[in-house]
Amino acid sequence: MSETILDRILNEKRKEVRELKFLGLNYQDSPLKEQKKSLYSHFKDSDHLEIIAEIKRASPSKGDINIHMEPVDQASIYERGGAGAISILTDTPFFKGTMDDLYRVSQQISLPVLCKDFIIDEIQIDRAKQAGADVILLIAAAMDQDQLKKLHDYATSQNLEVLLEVHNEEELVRAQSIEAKIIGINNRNLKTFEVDLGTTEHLASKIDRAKTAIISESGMKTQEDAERVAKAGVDGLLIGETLMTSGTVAEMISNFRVKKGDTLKSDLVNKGEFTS
Ligand SMILES: O=C(O)c1ccccc1NCC(=O)[C@H](O)[C@H](O)COP(=O)(O)O
Repeated sequence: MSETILDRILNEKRKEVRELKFLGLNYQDSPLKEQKKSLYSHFKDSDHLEIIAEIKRASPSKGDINIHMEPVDQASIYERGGAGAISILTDTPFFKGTMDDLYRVSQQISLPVLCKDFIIDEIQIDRAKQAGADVILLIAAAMDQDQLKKLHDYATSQNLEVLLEVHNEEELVRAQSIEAKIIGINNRNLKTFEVDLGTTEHLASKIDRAKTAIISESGMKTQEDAERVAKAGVDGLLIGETLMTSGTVAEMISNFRVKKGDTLKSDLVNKGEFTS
């Protein structure tokens, strides 16, 4: 089988982890760091889709996206524009991000901050926490089930929330078996880079919405996209490229913050427009 982009990224991460264990961690825990509102509660309590707005300089699928942006400025624009959380891609070789981006943003922004990296070892969780993360990403496809559970439990024991990312039914079952509270459904196929919002529609229907916050990740371009996944029952969207290349971020965020599916449905019922 040929090597996928995820395989290539994970090979780099194994080297990074070895180096990190050799060199040790850089950041001191900030004693003044205030407890932020939990992403889970904020996204579940809202009657609109909430937005995780991403700082994304570049990506394997698109190359350079916006490499000259200043992360703290961009995160402030997101915060003022109504985002519910900030995601920072901290991987350097493939996304041109840094842990320092995360550290600086977390010092200045009061929204929960997600460390979006390819985490395979506890030391990366310690580093993310020290740099100011409130939430970490774990990707089911990046590891076996024992390791996924171990890292999930370790992160939650450190008072971090976990966004557990899945791409298919088999990964979703794994996420459910460790009782992940926040499940990210990635619409991007990491082998072909193709984006299909049908992935969210298919997998969201298999998740218990009462106890899970569901995030649809990747490929959001228009309000129609948001409405489509809202109908599938999601609580939030993770959006990178579209916001990184927009000159009207606040307007875009407001357009994406459509009503959640159940509210949309009751509006239509009230207007006598809901069928089936
Ligand atoms: O974005 C990529 O090309 C990519 C390739 C391989 C692994 C992960 C990748 N992206 C990480 C993400 O999950 C996205 O940055 C995030 O969902 C936002 O996506 P988008 O709104 O399409 O920029």
